[in-house]
Amino acid sequence: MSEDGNTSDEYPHLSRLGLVPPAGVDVAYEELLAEVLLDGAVKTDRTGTGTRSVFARQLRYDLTVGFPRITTKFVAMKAVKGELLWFLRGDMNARWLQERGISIWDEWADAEGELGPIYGAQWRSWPARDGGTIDQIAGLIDTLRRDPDSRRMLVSAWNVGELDRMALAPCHAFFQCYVADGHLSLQVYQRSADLFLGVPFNIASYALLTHMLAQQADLEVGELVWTGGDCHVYNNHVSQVRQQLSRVPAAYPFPRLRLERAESIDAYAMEDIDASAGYQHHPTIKAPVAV
Ligand SMILES: Nc1nc(=O)c2c([nH]1)NC[C@@H]1CN(c3ccc(C(=O)N[C@@H](CCC(=O)O)C(=O)O)cc3)CN21
Ligand SMILES: O=c1ccn([C@H]2C[C@H](O)[C@@H](COP(=O)(O)O)O2)c(=O)[nH]1
Repeated sequence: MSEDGNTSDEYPHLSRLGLVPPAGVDVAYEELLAEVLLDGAVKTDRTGTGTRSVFARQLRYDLTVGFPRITTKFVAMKAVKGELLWFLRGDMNARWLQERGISIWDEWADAEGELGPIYGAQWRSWPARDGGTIDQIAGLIDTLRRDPDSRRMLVSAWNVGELDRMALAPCHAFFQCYVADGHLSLQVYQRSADLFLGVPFNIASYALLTHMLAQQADLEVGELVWTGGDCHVYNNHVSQVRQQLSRVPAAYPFPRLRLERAESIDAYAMEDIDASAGYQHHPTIKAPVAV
């Protein structure tokens, strides 16, 4: 038992590495990194890089405690905010991101910046049979307001008929909302999870989305549940992961989120979002992205 009350059986893989985890924003994520390094199956992958991988794991974050921005490396919140606002715009072109100095989608865009009908397109304008389009986000907010007990509050980016036109098949394929006692929880299913580069982004992004949806529907936030399918560490990220695990997240508390209320889900701007309060973090760790 550590001073913080974590027992070694709660985090068995970190314990095998001789690491006694303090409670906080990083520990569950680090346990998953440790598990993949120690016990992950060796697998080839589409990019030719090679990975170690485990299947079907879950991370849970109580959003009432604070904002889940990983502290054992710097998480670039500007890119997280920009990407989420870009999805919410229904945008399919990387230009809007590039104009804001965000380059995380550049490798997948063509010469004109086009990415095909990825997340934004499916969230805001899923093609309907009658030739029209369906705005899943507007529909979700409407249901959150009118019928929060609904068990049908899902948003899917996994449009099977359009996968071949997307620059990359959706990784966070769909999410579900759940309201109880006035608190909004969200579970996202991520079929493929680049644990070192993608997942800290994805967790922060869906935490932010939960806050926005709650604000728009006059709810409090509840829990973020992240469910991963193929959870992998790329072979060329192993030394970075070892470095990250060697960093003690000390007694870092959860950072906090400031989110200025916007008139609608379409009206949020970069300046309305700030997750820097209480964000004590270790330095950036660079890693190549597998394309
Ligand atoms: N292999 C792979 N992993 C991913 O996480 C990923 C993809 N591909 N393809 C589509 C998007 C793009 N995403 C990315 C791409 C790059 C970074 C990245 O390089 N992050 C750096 C710094 C970024 C910055 O400062 O703007 C990091 O240190 O987190 C993160 C997420 C997430 N997705
Ligand atoms: O938001 C994202 C987007 C992508 N990823 C990762 C997961 C995989 O490493 C690649 C996608 O490759 P596939 O062969 O299509 O699975 O991108 C992520 O972690 N998060």
